[in-house]
Amino acid sequence: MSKKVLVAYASKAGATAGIAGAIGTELTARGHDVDVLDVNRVKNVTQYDVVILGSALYIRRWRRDAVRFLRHNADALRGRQVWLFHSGPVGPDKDQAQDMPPAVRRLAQDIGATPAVTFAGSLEPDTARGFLARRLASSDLAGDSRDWTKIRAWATGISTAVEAPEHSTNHRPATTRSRKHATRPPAGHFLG
Ligand SMILES: Cc1cc2nc3c(=O)[nH]c(=O)nc-3n(C[C@H](O)[C@H](O)[C@H](O)COP(=O)(O)O)c2cc1C
Repeated sequence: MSKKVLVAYASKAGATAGIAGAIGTELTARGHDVDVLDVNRVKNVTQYDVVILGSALYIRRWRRDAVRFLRHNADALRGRQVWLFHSGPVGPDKDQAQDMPPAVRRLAQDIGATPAVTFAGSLEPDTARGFLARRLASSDLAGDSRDWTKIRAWATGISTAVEAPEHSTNHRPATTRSRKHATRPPAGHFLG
C-alpha cells in the first residue's frame, strides 16, 4: 500500500542531498508519495507515514540542522516509521561503517529508531567549502564513493518493510541492518 514518505537531508556540499534524491526516486518508482526536502524546509512531519532522515558526517558529527530536526520533532517521530542514514566515508575508508554520534544515538533511541546505516560519501574539489575540505579534496580521499546500488537497495528494503501488513514501527530492512554497537573506526583522515 502506498505511503506518504518524507526524505529529509542535511548536506553541506551536496553529496547527502544526492543520496536523498536517489532514495526518493526509488520510493516514488515503487508507488509511494514522496517529498525530498532539505531538513530546514520541512514544515510538518505529521502528514507523513514514513520519515527518512540523512545527514552528512563532519568530524564524526551530524549536521546541526539534522540533530535539531530529530530533537524538535521527537514526539511526532515516536509514532512514525523512521529510518536514518549518514553519509561520510570516502577514499580507502569508504566501506567503513561509522558510529552514530552520541547525541544522535540518544535521540534515535528516544524515538525508537534503529541505528543509522552508513553510506559512502563524496568529496570533490569543485564543491568543497572551507580550507580543510579543499585540502582533503585534493588528497587521496577525493572522489565520489557513493554506492548507488547499495542506496537503491536500502530504499527498496524500506518500501517492502512499510508495505508489509505486519509492519510495526521503526524496523530497518534486514539486509541493511547495521551493527548496533559498531566498532569505532580507527582515528583517521578526519581527525588527523
Ligand atoms: C572537513 C571534513 C570532515 C569530514 N569528517 C568526516 C567524518 O568524521 N566521518 C566521515 O565518515 N566523513 C567525513 N567527511 C566526509 C564527508 O562526510 C563526505 O564528503 C560527505 O559525503 C559530505 O556530504 P555533503 O556533500 O552532503 O556535505 C568529512 C569531510 C570534510 C571535508
